[in-house]
Amino acid sequence: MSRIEIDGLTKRFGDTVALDDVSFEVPAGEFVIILGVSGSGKSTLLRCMSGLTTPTEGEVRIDGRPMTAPRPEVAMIFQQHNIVGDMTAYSNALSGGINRSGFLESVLQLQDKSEKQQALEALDTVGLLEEAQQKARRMSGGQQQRVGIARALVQEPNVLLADEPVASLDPGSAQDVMQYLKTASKDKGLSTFISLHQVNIARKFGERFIGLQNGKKVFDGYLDELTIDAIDEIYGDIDTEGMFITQDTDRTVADSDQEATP
Ligand SMILES: Nc1ncnc2c1ncn2[C@@H]1O[C@H](COP(=O)(O)OP(=O)(O)OP(=O)(O)O)[C@@H](O)[C@H]1O
Repeated sequence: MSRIEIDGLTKRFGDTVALDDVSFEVPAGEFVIILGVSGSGKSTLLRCMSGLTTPTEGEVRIDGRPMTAPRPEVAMIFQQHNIVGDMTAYSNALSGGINRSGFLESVLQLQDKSEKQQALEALDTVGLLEEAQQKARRMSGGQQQRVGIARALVQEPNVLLADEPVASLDPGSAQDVMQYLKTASKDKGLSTFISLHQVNIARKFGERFIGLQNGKKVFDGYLDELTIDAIDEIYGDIDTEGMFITQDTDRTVADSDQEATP
């Protein structure tokens, strides 16, 4: 588990201010959803947290250490899941340990038995043990994303970052992937940050929420504080009323003050 401090984070791309003086702190083990319209700065925030993007001002500290470059204890999952289609689910998962075992060992699968066991356990965590020998490209989008989660778990992170991991999935697969992410996160005590477009899914699975608008933090609170007004604040002019009740969630505005029950 890791404590995360975001301190005065600003990122400019030329004239574009992608993040504007964003600060917040997250104690170890929280499951945090980052909300905001397209272009509000969600990916940039996650990329700064992963060490992939250098902030213009401010810093990200994980367990007190500034993130100046990617570190093995911080794993990132992307929307396009970045797994290798010609490799099996097992080989993809095993490659998550490349930081420990080295590139050549990883390519030749010379990792020791415990690493191989870990890859199988990670596939089990995401419900894909029986598909371990299946080529990734033959799997559905949701299954491929779960392979991506397994690979991230094999990295043995303390912090898990996921940039719109369910954006390209149908609602059922999206909920499956979110459930596996939450279970893995809780089982392993990970501090987890997930950017999402779908407010309903966010409310169903999230504990804490950070809302961004034009690069500024406009919301920081827990589920009971994420009211329609708060959603309106984050999403501005977009009609957000329907985001609270749909077929794929049993939550409504009325139960927004209860604990998440994924
Ligand atoms: N590498 C880059 N070069 C130039 N501008 C960028 C770059 N990355 C992001 N931006 C700009 O920064 C702003 C924030 O982008 P970002 O991708 O962080 O938003 P987002 O909320 O993740 O959007 P989406 O939901 O569409 O992925 C946007 O105006 C975007 O065009």
